[in-house]
Amino acid sequence: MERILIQGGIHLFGEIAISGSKNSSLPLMAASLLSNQTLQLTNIPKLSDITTMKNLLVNLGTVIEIVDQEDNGLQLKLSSADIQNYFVPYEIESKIRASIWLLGPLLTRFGKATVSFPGGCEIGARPIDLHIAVMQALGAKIIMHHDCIDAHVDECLVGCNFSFTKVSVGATINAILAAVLAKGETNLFHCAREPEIADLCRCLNQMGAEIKGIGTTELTIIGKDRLDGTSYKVMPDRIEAGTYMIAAAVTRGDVKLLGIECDLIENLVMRMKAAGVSILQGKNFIRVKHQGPLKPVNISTQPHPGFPTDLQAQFMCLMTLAEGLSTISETIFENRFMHVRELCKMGANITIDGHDAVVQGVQSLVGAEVMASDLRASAGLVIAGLCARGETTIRGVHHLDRGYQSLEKKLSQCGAKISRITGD
Ligand SMILES: CC(=O)N[C@H]1[C@@H](OP(=O)(O)OP(=O)(O)OC[C@H]2O[C@@H](n3ccc(=O)[nH]c3=O)[C@H](O)[C@@H]2O)O[C@H](CO)[C@@H](O)[C@@H]1O
Ligand SMILES: C=C(OP(=O)(O)O)C(=O)O
Repeated sequence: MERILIQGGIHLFGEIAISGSKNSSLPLMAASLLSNQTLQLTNIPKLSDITTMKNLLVNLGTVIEIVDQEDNGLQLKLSSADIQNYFVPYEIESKIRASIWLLGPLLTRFGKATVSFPGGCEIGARPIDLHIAVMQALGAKIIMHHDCIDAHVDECLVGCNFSFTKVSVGATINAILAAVLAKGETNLFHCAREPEIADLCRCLNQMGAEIKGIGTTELTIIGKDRLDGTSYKVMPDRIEAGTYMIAAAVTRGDVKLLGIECDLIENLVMRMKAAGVSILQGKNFIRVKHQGPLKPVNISTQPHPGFPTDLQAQFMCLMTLAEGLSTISETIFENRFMHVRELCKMGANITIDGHDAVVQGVQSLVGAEVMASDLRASAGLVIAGLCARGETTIRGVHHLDRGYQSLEKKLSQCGAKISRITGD
């Protein structure tokens, strides 16, 4: 079993180039199913989730040409002119959450889809009722089996008015992917407005879609008969950037993150500044510099533009070393405190009370053997290992490969002593 070994206590100094966004790349890849022309995507991060999505699309009949552009990620040319299959198998689909985004495109372009239940991080029940409800509102007939969903359309999907009962990134994306080729106008209310959704909408509009209200909670989509191909560069990964920003602060370092600006992660920037971290914004970079003791700051995860749940574990690590008491509330996922037990093994003082984790800052963390339970919990443990005294071993590191391109290399370039060990 692979594990990551960190010799902690080293201040990080240097530069880190931010890769393309995982959560933007995945729906953009699914969008290739909407056209019989080629969609060229650049700045795709080299991650296991991307490989899984590639395998899902290839299984459907999408032809994918991949060019490795080294540190600039992957360039993908996806052609879905000749789809022969409308079935998304469980063995592949269960690996990622994003697989559910094949439902909307398959239904709207081909009128049928059989998809298994999606995987992803085990951070809560993660139902798909909203995905199903919006497809039904667009006219899809859906039969739920115990292991998969059968969906078909009599003629074509038809535009509708639909209001989400809960803010969902995934369901908003699926609705958009389906509505762009539906007949007539769709009005979506109470949408999620994460920047990755706006990125998808911009690419779709470049392909000939007509989406209005981008970046807001109300989207109007005028359905088109067909979409064309295009070439699109994926936005930077704000969660990767946020993770390294916190790593720089907690190790009392000075790190310049390249290829990202503060407007993408305003909420984190605000909280880190409140914690006493110096954050400077330049053209296409953010510089994070430790200055003095860390102050406690409360956060509550919320849909964008609130504090992102995908940075909760990492921010909690920062707070373990703050001078005082902070409360971290997780309101999006009911099981996203799995890093707490592991952080406590490293000397953190954290008590869970329902949706809240109460963190009493300590002087320092100490290295330990810990287990990564999901993607961002793993990132939190890496951060903890970097600032802890002594050696930390992290098991379950395959989670990290879902979301962090070249993690060890990027951190080593800033002086971290981090390596991956294979075998027992
Ligand atoms: C691949 C990807 O982009 N994943 C992101 C996406 O996940 P994902 O799209 O799964 O997250 P959602 O925004 O849909 O989930 C938000 C909440 O809504 C609930 N829900 C969702 C759908 C549904 O049909 N019914 C329902 O009740 C979920 O259980 C959760 O409690 O947004 C999350 C919230 O920002 C992020 O943490 C994930 O990194
Ligand atoms: C929860 C995440 O991903 P997924 O939705 O793919 O499980 C994440 O990126 O933190």
